[in-house]
Amino acid sequence: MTEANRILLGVNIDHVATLRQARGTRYPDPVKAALDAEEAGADGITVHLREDRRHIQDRDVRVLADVLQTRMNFEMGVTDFMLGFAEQIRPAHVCLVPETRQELTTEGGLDVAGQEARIAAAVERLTLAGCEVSLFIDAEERQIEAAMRVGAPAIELHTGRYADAHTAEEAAHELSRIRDGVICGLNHGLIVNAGHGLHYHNAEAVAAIPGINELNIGHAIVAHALFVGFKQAVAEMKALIVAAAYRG
Ligand SMILES: CC(=O)[C@@H](O)[C@H](O)COP(=O)(O)O
Ligand SMILES: NCC(=O)COP(=O)(O)O
Repeated sequence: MTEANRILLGVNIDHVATLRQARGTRYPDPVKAALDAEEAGADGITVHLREDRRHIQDRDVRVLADVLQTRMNFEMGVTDFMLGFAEQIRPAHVCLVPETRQELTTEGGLDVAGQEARIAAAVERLTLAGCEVSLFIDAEERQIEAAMRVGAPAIELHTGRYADAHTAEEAAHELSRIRDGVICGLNHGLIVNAGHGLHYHNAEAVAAIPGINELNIGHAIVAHALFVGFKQAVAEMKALIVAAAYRG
């Protein structure tokens, strides 16, 4: 396999923690899920420490920082608290995401173009802490250009609209927006990742887009793991996206 068709899988373990928080128990443990995911071929582990702490907790992040063999992709809103927390933990990757308490899930990308100075300051702080920063944005040229201007080396294109498409035409349209976004990001020298709402039936088309570095996938893997176990769920997703990237 050449560099050109290589693709990485970041496994998001948030919803292992969702199940634990539903009952306030000690199980299931997202840390165990992370270690199993790594054994099954995950290239990295993604966690989103939400302001409302609905799933991942501060302690999970601290323990993961000590035990991960791969690398952590720490998703966070752009707040002073989170910036300070990331500076303590120093994850390999930090992905800045938009966040509201009321949302069911992350609804759309970060408006980098609308708040360049604020995002640039956050990118600078995190870069000084040794983190590689990515920005979770919609596949829009003006957001991609703004991401480059604020000094982020990477972007993650929000695939939620593609995942939520109601018709094949809509899905094809959203996929072509993502494809254009990848080209635009690469032309601006950015590392381009993608994720949100990807599952075992829609991830291949995204993985097949040339130049995508990594897909971050969580909810579908956690759901499938209920029936086949966490390691198998991760291994199946990894095999699926690697084969799709190879076929191109
Ligand atoms: C930013 C992103 O896409 C994921 O981290 C996602 O937000 C995690 O799941 P929830 O949105 O359900 O918390
Ligand atoms: N950034 C996207 C992510 O980490 C996983 O999102 P999902 O697969 O849980 O929708």
